Amino acid sequence: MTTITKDTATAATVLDASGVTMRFGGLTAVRDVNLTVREGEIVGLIGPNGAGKTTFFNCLTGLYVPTEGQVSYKGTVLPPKPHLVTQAGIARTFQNIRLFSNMTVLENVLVGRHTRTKEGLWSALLRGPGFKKAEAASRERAMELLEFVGLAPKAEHLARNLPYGEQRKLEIARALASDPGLLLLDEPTAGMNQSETRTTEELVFAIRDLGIAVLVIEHDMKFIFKLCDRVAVLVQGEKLVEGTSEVVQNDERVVAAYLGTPYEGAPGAEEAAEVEVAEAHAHGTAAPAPTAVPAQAPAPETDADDAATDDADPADDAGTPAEAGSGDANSTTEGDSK
Ligand SMILES: Nc1ncnc2c1ncn2[C@@H]1O[C@H](COP(=O)(O)OP(=O)(O)OP(=O)(O)O)[C@@H](O)[C@H]1O
Repeated sequence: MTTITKDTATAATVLDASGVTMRFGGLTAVRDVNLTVREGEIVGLIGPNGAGKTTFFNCLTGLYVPTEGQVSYKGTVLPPKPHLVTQAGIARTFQNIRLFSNMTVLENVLVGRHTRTKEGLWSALLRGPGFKKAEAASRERAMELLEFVGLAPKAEHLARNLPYGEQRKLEIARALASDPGLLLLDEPTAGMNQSETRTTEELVFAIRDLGIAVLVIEHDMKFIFKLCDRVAVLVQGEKLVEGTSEVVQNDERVVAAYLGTPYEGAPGAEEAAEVEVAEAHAHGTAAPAPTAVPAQAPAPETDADDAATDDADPADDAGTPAEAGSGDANSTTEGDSK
């Protein structure tokens, strides 16, 4: 798979989020955030736990109605309804995997396809020639996507029997089934081992090479800095810095607010570790181990109980199953908006 970085500076804007603010009662989870994603770009969104990254994603995909600001896709303001956002061309995956666990791998992808099929209820019930043709085309496309993510041999397996890393791939295949122009990935490598993370990296580059722009939230800095053309940093709901991987990882404010110690393999990380060890020896103390885990942001001191979650029913999100906890025995996942 290719890993070329294209010149995207002059490419057309796919996503334009402007002045997005999201308040939950007294808590401002996202404050006046502007972000664009251009054609052919992979953009990263990073920040400490609770910085507002997922809330921002939820505003982009219509799961939340932003308190202020607006989101446009290819020049058109998006209605704050998940299924309309999917129809417009934005697909997403969730931090907590959401699959229909008792359906097959293929069926899960077919579910993601429904926004692109025109056949209605009567057609489905009567199973006429139009329906059969559309069904065959959908299956063909779903198999292509399974081939693309490497899951074709497991098309008839139940989703719940897939190993964790493959469930994440299946989520991506299902998102791609809606033929998006922009894919939002919320922590795609969470819980993955190194080899699964590398495979996901390759997959994201391949998705970009198909002409699909990608916006990705991730805590794995090595993954983000290798993958992204541009990275935006959220801290306590506000965008602190935005720039290339190099600019962001060298920005003092980002290092102070988020990165803490350099991540493993970062430029200068080895030298920094040596300095730390030397200093520790000089002071007669043991050096703390460098960490790839970002520092925790201080929790905002506000009451989120009366959160404004109008229109925030995740089950309303097109192509995503109802959630565990709401009585759906089919779902593998937890019941939140992550
Ligand atoms: N539905 C909600 N109601 C009330 N508060 C919420 C809601 N969703 C998120 N929050 C709060 O908004 C803030 C931002 O949370 P969010 O989940 O967006 O952060 P995050 O950057 O995605 O964190 P993480 O990296 O841990 O996933 C947190 O303080 C969180 O508790």
